[in-house]
Amino acid sequence: MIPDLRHPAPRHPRAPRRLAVLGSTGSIGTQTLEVAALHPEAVRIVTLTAGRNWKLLAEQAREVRPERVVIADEAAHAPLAEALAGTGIEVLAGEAAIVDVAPEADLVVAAIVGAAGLRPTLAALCAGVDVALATKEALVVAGALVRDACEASGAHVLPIDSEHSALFQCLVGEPPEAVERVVLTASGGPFRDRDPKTFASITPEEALDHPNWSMGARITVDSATMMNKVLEVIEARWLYDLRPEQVGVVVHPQSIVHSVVEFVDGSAKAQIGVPTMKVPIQYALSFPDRWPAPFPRLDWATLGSLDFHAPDESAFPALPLAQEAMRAGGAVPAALNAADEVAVQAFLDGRVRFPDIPRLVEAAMDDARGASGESLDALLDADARARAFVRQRLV
Ligand SMILES: NC(=O)C1=CN([C@@H]2O[C@H](COP(=O)(O)OP(=O)(O)OC[C@H]3O[C@@H](n4cnc5c(N)ncnc54)[C@H](OP(=O)(O)O)[C@@H]3O)[C@@H](O)[C@H]2O)C=CC1
Ligand SMILES: CC(=O)[C@@H](O)[C@H](O)COP(=O)(O)O
Ligand SMILES: [Mn+2]
Repeated sequence: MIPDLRHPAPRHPRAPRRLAVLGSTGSIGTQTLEVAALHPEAVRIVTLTAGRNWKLLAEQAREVRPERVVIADEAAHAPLAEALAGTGIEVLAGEAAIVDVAPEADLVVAAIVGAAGLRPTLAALCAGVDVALATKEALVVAGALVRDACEASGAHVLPIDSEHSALFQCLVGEPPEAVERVVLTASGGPFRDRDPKTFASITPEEALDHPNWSMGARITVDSATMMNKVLEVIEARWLYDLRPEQVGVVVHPQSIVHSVVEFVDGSAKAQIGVPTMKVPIQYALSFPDRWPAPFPRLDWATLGSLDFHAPDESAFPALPLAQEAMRAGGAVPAALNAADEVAVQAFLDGRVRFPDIPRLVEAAMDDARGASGESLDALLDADARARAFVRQRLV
């Protein structure tokens, strides 16, 4: 799935790589455009896509001048086309159009939030196009299909998620059999030190206030429940072909150590840096090279101490769901993700309380046990069933 890290093939770009940015209006998407703007000799953006935010998409297109833009919301086609009239930029609409255009690039940055990002990611990989992957849900929902697509076409996945980029950077030059286990760091989110007895009164505003990262709403709430780490454990399992028990989690409140690889000889490597997604985004674009960039540096003299401690599964009952989902397999991880997407939105809409999120997800996982995860259709059925399951339980 990932490129050969023992002997990475050097890149000899004769022309800028043609980049498609799926989810360009989001947190990762906008930062990708900023990174790409630093390296016009290496990267040329040919496609931008968004969900509904046609105004920002139009603004980005006027700046970047891609060949095409696609908006998932078909009702937004007319105003987007009007905003870009006379530019020569092709304007398309609909989720199917995003899937169609995804492979029209040398490298796809997959930054659509949620299971909606799965089909375009698979389309690119099936066509042999490498994917720089922020959309962790693609691996959670359909890790085996993503792996099979890579094996069949020769395409690779380059991780953008900060923890997985950290592992990737630690693994360069290492033989796969030298890896004993990996440890994902977790900030612990905004409620790391809050009394769990008060979790039922947590407001959306509190949950959206992440201590270290500025991100989209879904992943920010997932960080607060620590469901983000559940998704990331499953993501790591697929990316690095690990057994469930080889993926651990440690709470590290400062988010400076982005993750750790432990080797069979007792040595360990960590990747360290200021918490900014621009570094992992750029590394996914530059691999196996590193490009100079003005991103913030650590000041070692004033850094102070870095803390680590075991996660508290009684306060954050989502955490054990990672091992449960991986061991259950089939459609259970797809149900986990879908149920969480609906439960997080319901929490943001004031329809369920914060502790209900992991409860609803666990119940939807139980409901999905035994369902097939063999095909994309089976997984999308499980996704739809889990969404309906949670919606039926909303007040
Ligand atoms: N933000 C971060 O720092 C990190 C994010 N990630 C992962 O990256 C992915 C993106 O996260 P983030 O950027 O925070 O999310 P955002 O919510 O900020 O952005 C999501 C993007 O997806 C688009 N989108 C939403 N729904 C659809 C749809 N149905 N069809 C097509 N496009 C859609 C949005 O368009 P619109 O603006 O129009 O709604 C937007 O461009 C997630 O999988 C997340 O887990 C991983 C690590 C860090
Ligand atoms: C930046 C990034 O990769 C996020 O996934 C981040 O890790 C979320 O923080 P938590 O560690 O709180 O989940
Ligand atoms: Mn992460």
